[in-house]
Amino acid sequence: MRQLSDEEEPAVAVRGLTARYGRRTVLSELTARFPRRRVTALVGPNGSGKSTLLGVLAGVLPPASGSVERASARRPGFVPQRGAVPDSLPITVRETVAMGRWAHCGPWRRLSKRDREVVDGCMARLGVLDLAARRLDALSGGQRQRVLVARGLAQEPDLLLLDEPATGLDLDARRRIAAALEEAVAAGVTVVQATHDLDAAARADHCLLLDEGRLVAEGPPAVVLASVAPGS
Ligand SMILES: Nc1ncnc2c1ncn2[C@@H]1O[C@H](COP(=O)(O)OP(=O)(O)OP(=O)(O)O)[C@@H](O)[C@H]1O
Repeated sequence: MRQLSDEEEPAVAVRGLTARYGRRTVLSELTARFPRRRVTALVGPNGSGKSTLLGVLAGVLPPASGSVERASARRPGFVPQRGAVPDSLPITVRETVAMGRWAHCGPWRRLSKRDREVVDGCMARLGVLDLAARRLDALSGGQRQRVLVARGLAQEPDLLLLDEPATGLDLDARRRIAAALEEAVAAGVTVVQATHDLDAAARADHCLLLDEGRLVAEGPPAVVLASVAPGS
């Protein structure tokens, strides 16, 4: 963990961000920054707006007002909550991870040798290479989650957004994901992850605590998490 200086330009800054589903406001006037090449943990109770914030950062949910400023124009990688992906997709693990390369391929989505190397490397890092030919719907929930993280990494984004990547996973899977994210950060990626795992949040470099769509604390995890009630 590194102390952040105020001068460091963030990878993303949101100012006065408000987001709505229909007429329901779920993020209110949020102003926060996401330090470049660091891990930011989003914590807060169920329904506090963590996934919504990731959706706005991913560009899939337009803000109702306020701004999202990014240092780069590259498409962020987004690893959705496991439950947000249909269980019955008739595609293999390798095909799923290869989808992460689509933005790098031409219109026919032909994978180059390097694309295939990246796909295999990401599967190996997440420990799912031996499952490459298996169908996604024939995997356990934890295996599927690793595949989704591998797909996000295969995209080689400079901003990787993850929605509760380790929820419900065993120790080995959690360690692999943590190690893969550390490697990604060391290679220059900015990581933002929503999590209920306070140990994972404590290992982050920066932490945002949300409650009912509002930012209630932002800063070093040790300081922010001190104000979190157990079980939230
Ligand atoms: N598609 C949607 N349409 C309407 N309301 C939604 C939608 N998605 C989320 N919400 C509502 O927005 C609020 C914030 O939800 P969000 O999923 O962002 O919270 P969260 O902090 O990620 O929760 P959790 O910890 O349970 O994943 C909740 O009140 C939720 O009911």
